[in-house]
Amino acid sequence: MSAAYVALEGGSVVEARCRAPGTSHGELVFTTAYTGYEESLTDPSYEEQVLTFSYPLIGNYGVREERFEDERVHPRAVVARELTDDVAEWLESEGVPAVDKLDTRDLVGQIREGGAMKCGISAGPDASPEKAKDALADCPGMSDHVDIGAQVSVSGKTTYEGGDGPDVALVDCGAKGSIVESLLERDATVHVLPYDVTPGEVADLDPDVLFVSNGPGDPANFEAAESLVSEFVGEVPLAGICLGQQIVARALGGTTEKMAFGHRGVNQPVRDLRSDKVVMTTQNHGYTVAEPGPELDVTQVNVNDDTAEGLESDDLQVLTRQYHPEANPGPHDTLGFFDNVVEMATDERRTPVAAD
Ligand SMILES: NC(=O)CC[C@H](N)C(=O)O
Repeated sequence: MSAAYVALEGGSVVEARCRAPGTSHGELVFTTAYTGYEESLTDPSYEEQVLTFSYPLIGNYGVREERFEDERVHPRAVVARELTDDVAEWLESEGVPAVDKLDTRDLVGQIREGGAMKCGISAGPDASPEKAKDALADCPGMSDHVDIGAQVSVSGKTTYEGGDGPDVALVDCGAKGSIVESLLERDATVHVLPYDVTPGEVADLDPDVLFVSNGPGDPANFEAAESLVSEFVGEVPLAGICLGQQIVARALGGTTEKMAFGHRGVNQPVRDLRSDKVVMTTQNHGYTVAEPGPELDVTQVNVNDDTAEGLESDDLQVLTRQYHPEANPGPHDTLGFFDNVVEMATDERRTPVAAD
């Protein structure tokens, strides 16, 4: 098998083994998840990132399409201690470079010390350290991807008919399939809408809840979704997951900031401040809500670093989570979030948009 090189910001080049050839670059991040690689690799939130698995063996239970969160692989490249042939072949067929047989423990240590960093990758028969360095030199910063929503969103409305549950307007900023499924399982009708959908198009649907999805990149680059939320706050209940929480907070006068290396894994502990219970959650984010703004309460926090994990307003009917209640294969401690969203959407207090 041929060689591969990973060039890191700071000048070092790490030698590896090529498992899927190609040249690539992106923001180098790591996940501590030991299961769920099919879901992570198809999660649109990893767009423009190079995903390193800290767990050493990736691919042990094969590759099954029914586990995918989206139609394609989203990270620009994949790094692991050891990838199975199944995963390597899948990534090669998707044109996504993959490398293994390098010291991922050391790499993760460097990301923890230096923060998420740019990297360049060169893998295959023609790979060289110079090509990896050239790819690194061409790598934009995450915030430079100003229209990243266009890379991951639907281009037009798609409606999934449900039962007698609420009508959800889901703003697709890179939505995972599991979010749509979790809503359909609760009899909701889900209108999946482009990331830059206009207020008029949303008003025409007269939804029971406006739900902003997860997605890649810097939340500051989702201006259309932010102003959409400011338009409807107080008129339609609002829900959000991950990027969705960040966009809702910004729209309500809050701020977001980049974290050093973020939270990515399946065992992030979250404390609910009202019940004082701790739940295990799946996470994948590099930004966080720094200030929630004057109208939202922080109702849940991360046990490790106190960052905001849940924002709520009873008066305005807002309910958001920074983690992923829908995440497969789990943990499923927080699936009740979707029941709460459905309850909020069917709350009698709401005035229908069309009546305003
Ligand atoms: N999973 C997500 O929605 C990620 C949100 C945002 N892109 C972040 O990295 O913080």
